[in-house]
Amino acid sequence: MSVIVDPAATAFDSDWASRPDGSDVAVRIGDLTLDSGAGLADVTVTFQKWGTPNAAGDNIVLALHALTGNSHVTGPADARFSMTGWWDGLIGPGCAIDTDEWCVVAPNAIGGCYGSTGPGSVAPDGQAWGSRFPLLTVRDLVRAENIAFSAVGITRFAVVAGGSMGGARALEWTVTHDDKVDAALILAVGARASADQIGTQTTQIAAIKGDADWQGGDYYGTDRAPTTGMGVARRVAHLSYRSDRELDERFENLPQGDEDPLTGGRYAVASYLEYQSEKLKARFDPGSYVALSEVLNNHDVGRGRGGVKAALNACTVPTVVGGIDSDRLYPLYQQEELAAELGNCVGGLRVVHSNAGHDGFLTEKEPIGDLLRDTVALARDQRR
Ligand SMILES: CC(=O)SCCNC(=O)CCNC(=O)[C@H](O)C(C)(C)COP(=O)(O)OP(=O)(O)OC[C@H]1O[C@@H](n2cnc3c(N)ncnc32)[C@H](O)[C@@H]1OP(=O)(O)O
Ligand SMILES: N[C@@H](CCO)C(=O)O
Repeated sequence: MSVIVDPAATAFDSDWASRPDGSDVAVRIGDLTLDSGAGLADVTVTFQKWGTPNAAGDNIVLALHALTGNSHVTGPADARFSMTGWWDGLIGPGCAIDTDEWCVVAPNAIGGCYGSTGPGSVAPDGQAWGSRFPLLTVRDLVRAENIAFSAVGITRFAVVAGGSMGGARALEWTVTHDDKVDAALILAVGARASADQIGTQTTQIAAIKGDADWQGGDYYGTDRAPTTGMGVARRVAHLSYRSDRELDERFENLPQGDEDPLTGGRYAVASYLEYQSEKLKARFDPGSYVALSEVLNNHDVGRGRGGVKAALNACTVPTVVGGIDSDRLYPLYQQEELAAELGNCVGGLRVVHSNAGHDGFLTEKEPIGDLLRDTVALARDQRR
């Protein structure tokens, strides 16, 4: 436990804090006991960091990614991360989270495929976990992150922030570790998975598991992977990430270029979804898509806490709750419930007006920046 290794060099390095911005840190946390009662052996949690922790340790910001995201919160696409940072422009010197003042850490979720232990990782027996990878909950992700950060000396967060699955993680962090979080921004999520969310996520999982290349989840090391199924899953998911109005304004029932849908050509929206699915196939593991979709299905902040209301009411962390008015996956009523029931939602419900739907927590940089700034202000108040 608490061995800090450089993911590239696998060399011991206890001096992670002074590394350059964007550095990767990997923490081997040992065996993890899960909510299901099962265990996950020899777990690694990786994270990136920007800025430097101060002597008091009260300037750490925890940024939590969504389903297919990763630790690359800010900065251009590079060899390791094919995407621009998901909150690029919001984190950095002079940004909403000013890394001249704050130290941002962003962990890769366990279950994913960006460095922390996931279904494609090698288990202690030398084989990929594959079908043996256990069912995870949001709380399991947070448990792993808490152990990893404690191991590197981070025991308090000035701000915890995230949207979608990152919002679910931020909520669990806030409710579970009331004593460790000074302020939180919880975006585009609800207190528990809704029937609609479980419905779409299980449909996406079925698309992947229905792909003949799934091989019961043990496709690692073979020359086949269920990417076709994951492509279908991403198309379904991407529709839920955008709004009906936005899609129709952009694509109407137009054909793609000079293709003719009446003679086998594609509609423009179909081409767009195909493009989004191809992009995901190039960067994401279907096994992780299944594992993290199950995490979203299992999201319930009230589980084992006397229900959602009791769990939220008991939370004392000053919070800001954000929702996007065109989000059809996590509709505003879910953030209204969070804001009404969280014990100390001093920032209240902040509605982001956007046509982009759920993805607004990624695309609407200006209003999301305002929410981050307001959450930072709450953290400053806590210091005094
Ligand atoms: C918090 C997290 O960590 S989550 C991870 C975030 N990142 C991702 O999810 C990556 C996948 N991408 C997305 O989800 C979204 O693109 C976002 C949210 C990142 C950005 O949204 P937007 O800027 O609105 O981009 P949009 O969804 O419109 O996609 C634009 C792309 O579609 C392409 N496109 C547009 N119309 C068409 C069409 N008719 N046919 C084919 N492709 C099309 C564009 O060329 C553009 O390509 P590019 O991405 O290579 O530049
Ligand atoms: N675009 C986001 C949407 C889910 O919140 C993702 O892929 O993770």
